[in-house]
Amino acid sequence: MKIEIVVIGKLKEYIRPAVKEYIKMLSSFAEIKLTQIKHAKGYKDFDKSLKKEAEGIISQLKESDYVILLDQSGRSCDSISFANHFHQLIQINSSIVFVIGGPFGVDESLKKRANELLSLSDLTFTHQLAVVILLEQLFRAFKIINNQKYHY
Ligand SMILES: C[S@@+](CC[C@H](N)C(=O)[O-])C[C@H]1O[C@@H](n2cnc3c(N)ncnc32)[C@H](O)[C@@H]1O
Repeated sequence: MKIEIVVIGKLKEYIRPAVKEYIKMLSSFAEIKLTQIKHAKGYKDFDKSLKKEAEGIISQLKESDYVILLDQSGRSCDSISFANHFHQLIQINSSIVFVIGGPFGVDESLKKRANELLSLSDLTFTHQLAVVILLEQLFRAFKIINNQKYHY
């Protein structure tokens, strides 16, 4: 199965090995495509930058994509509930796309396009760390779904 993770902003050197490691660990369960979207720079109006970024992402999404936007205001759940929910989603959707906002979050239009908003915690993380936390939770979810031992 294919899972796409779209992140606004370039991943820094220090985070790349962790991302690579988790994508490798996940490879027996799913093919992870990581798409890094450039910040829309050069706009004096800050909201315009966010709108431009959102337009770029939305235009590349297919109607059939089930979009999960990572956002602090989203629904929070524990790892078991996430695994159960994710299990249901992968059974009924052929394409799941996670979107992670940039340093200033995302435009409202992206929130509207998303099928759901998911919170990782009440704490705010950088988009860099959010990618790694998401990947770890996906790995954990696949382990739970497949009744395999991991760090429960
Ligand atoms: C530095 S945060 C952006 C904070 C920004 N003030 C906002 O209002 O969203 C960068 C991105 O990482 C993700 N992120 C950070 N912390 C998160 C959390 N606790 N739950 C879900 N996503 C989070 C979100 O996608 C967010 O847009």
